[in-house]
Amino acid sequence: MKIAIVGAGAIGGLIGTRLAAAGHEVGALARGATLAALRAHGWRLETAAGRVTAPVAGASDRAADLGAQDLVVIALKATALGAVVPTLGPLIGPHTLILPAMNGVPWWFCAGLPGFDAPLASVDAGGAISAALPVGQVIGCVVHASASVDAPGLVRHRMGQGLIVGEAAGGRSARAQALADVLAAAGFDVTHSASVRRDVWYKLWGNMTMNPVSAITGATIDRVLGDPLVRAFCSAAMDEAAAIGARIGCAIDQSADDRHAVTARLGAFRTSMLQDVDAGRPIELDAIVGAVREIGARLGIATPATDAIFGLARVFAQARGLYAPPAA
Ligand SMILES: NC(=O)C1=CN([C@@H]2O[C@H](COP(=O)(O)OP(=O)(O)OC[C@H]3O[C@@H](n4cnc5c(N)ncnc54)[C@H](OP(=O)(O)O)[C@@H]3O)[C@@H](O)[C@H]2O)C=CC1
Ligand SMILES: CC(C)(CO)C(=O)C(=O)O
Repeated sequence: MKIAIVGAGAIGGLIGTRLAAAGHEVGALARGATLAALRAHGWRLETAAGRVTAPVAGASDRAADLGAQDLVVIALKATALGAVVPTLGPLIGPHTLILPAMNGVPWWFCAGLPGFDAPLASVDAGGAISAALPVGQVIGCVVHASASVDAPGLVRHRMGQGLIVGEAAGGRSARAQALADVLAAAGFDVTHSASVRRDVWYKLWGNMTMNPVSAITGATIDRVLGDPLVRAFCSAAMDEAAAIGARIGCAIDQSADDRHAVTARLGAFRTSMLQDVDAGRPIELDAIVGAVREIGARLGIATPATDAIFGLARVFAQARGLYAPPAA
């Protein structure tokens, strides 16, 4: 398969290296030091079993140099997507599959839902992302794996190999199964889901509280969950999101406490949003929290606890120059 990774950071590097090592022709749209490292060394991944390396099939900061692909994996931070999307045209042919390996509510999430004809302003203000990356070519994805960047172009796998993939519009398809098979052969634990939108919502259910609350407080999730007041506040926001999910085909059959018990197993874990704050990177606030509020507002569901989290995290991030509002 001819594959381009857009955003060759932690998750892009993890997926890119494994696919290239499995024999696929995997290129990268990258920039700066990451681009230079990929050109010099190819794909590199540190794993518990040792370093995995594989040749990169072209690395460039211009999509035209890479050309039309069978598969485009988008592994950018949500805050970067709006700026990159206008450059992606040359990668996308009529049969190109698009796999967004990102957290938060993706641009395709509300497509086809009654009352959601206009794109979400928190995710795709103006609709440029939906226009450039057509939902009919999207295979939705949830990443249940963790990775980090040791140095530009050198990625470290931390834990988990899980990927959930499925048709954005729901149901199963031969093309989603074929992609699931490709990812499984590259070493991932892959689930082909008939309702990937629901899987996205379930992952978001944890991220929408743990990530911003850890970012604001600077605390690891064991401390966040260990304080009964903060835990109850997080539960209230999650109850709001569960009520929204029930209205959009994303019902959650757990209580917030059930979910906290799963998250607590991670122990003294620094969430990805806290790590972004530590590194001085913009936080993915609109995709992870703002979109939940916006969907609730469109459905007429009040979200006071989610609003409070969003407002506090936004002020926190603005005060540090880490808030990037969605591109218009
Ligand atoms: N890391 C993890 O364990 C997990 C991450 N996720 C999600 O996956 C997504 C990706 O996260 P992660 O891999 O950690 O992020 P990283 O910051 O490690 O990677 C993002 C990459 O995108 C690149 N990039 C940004 N703008 C451009 C551009 N204009 N042109 C080319 N490349 C660009 C960055 O390059 P540069 O360094 O130059 O800015 C960086 O290499 C996020 O939504 C995250 O929440 C989900 C599960 C786990
Ligand atoms: C903390 C956790 C595991 C759940 O919110 C996470 O997914 C993240 O850090 O992004």
